[in-house]
Amino acid sequence: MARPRLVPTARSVAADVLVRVERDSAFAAAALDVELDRNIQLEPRDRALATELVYGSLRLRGWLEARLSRHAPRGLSNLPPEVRAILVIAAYQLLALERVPAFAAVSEAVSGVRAVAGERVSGFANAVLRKLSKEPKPTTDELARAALASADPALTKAIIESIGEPATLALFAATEPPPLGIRVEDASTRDSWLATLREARPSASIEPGRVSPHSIALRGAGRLTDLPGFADGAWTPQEEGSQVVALALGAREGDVVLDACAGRGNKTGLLARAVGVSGAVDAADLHPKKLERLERELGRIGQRPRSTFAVDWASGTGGATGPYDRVLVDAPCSGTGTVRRRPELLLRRAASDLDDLASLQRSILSRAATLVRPGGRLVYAVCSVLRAEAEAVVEHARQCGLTPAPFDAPVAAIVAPGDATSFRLLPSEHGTDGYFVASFVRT
Ligand SMILES: C[S@@+](CC[C@H](N)C(=O)[O-])C[C@H]1O[C@@H](n2cnc3c(N)ncnc32)[C@H](O)[C@@H]1O
Repeated sequence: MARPRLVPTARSVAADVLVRVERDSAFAAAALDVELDRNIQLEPRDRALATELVYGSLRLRGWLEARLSRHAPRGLSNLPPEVRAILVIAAYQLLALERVPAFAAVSEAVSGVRAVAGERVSGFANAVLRKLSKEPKPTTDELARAALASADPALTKAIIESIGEPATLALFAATEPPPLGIRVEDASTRDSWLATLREARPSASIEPGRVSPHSIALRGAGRLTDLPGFADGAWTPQEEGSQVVALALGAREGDVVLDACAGRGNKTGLLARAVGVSGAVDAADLHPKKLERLERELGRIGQRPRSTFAVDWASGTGGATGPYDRVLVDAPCSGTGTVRRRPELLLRRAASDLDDLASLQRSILSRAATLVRPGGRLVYAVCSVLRAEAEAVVEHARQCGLTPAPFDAPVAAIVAPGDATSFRLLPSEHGTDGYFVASFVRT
């Protein structure tokens, strides 16, 4: 007999995203966008629930599976990914959400399992979830520790050693998905964009960022690219911490600047604006396709790079010759500072990745340093909170003719006051993703 097809709901959308994250190694945020776009009939309330279920259950996935396994004598690993995803989503509702009645979570999960795996497996799901629903809910503190317990223990230990336990708990245990960020191209127009966006989405939370003068943080505003101003190039989606990194380079009118790991140009746009028509920005990256995207993206906001270079910094400097007044090295890293936005990282990253990353970061830094003019500035940044990718790389910089130097950018007054030559951004302190940023001059 054909199995019944169920009408998509917040829970089924969330389960589909978890399957794509596990089976296709998809990024959760991108997979969620695709699923929400495919299911435009979902009400805003259901879209918000789907988002919460995806972020929350990925953050706690290892722990949720361990709790489910206590009632599944043969474990969960033999079950199809679709069934495991449905069980994890249901377990998250039972253990971590107050407002969802247990019977609703269990009965929808059981119907979902029946539709994908048949009557026998749905009976098993029913038995497991009913037992789980009788267990006491963990406290907020226990839930925060459950997020830590879901990641590779060696990685968790390294993060705690880097930023301390309270900041680690705050990083892992964000109870709601972070806001979406936009960068208003002309910071002097931010107030008027705040008013325009609030008028367009009266029920959303739309607030100025805390550190970057370009930043606006939005919650519940729907898809950013549908909002007024995007199509005209008045603003660009960009998380606030990422803006701060670009601002920390201190690029000014007339400077010749290299964005050494420019990717799709998130930071290049800010740099191009800062140097103006009398300066120039070059952009380099390993992937030519990203550089093509960068050119299109900068075109949308009325900017363009002087040159782009496809460079593998691990083996040379490619076509980039310099000298540059300022170089931004926004290095590839573990991404541990972004777990609140990319909770799937906790399932994928292991402490064993760190040695390879640290060695890549050192080679990128030493090659990029050769392109800075004497007396010029290099800013090194990672969206990581780990010392191995931060302070340890700074030590190496001294061997590359780079001397730590206080930032000369206005934003430093907020994030690196006094003579600080490096700073960390943390969700708990700045409301941004986690970053490490260090400033040097070429000696
Ligand atoms: C942290 S991302 C920075 C992206 C960009 N700056 C942004 O703000 O979105 C690091 C970038 O380094 C690039 N990359 C990785 N390995 C590289 C290598 N060996 N040489 C050059 N670029 C590399 C990646 O393609 C990626 O775009």
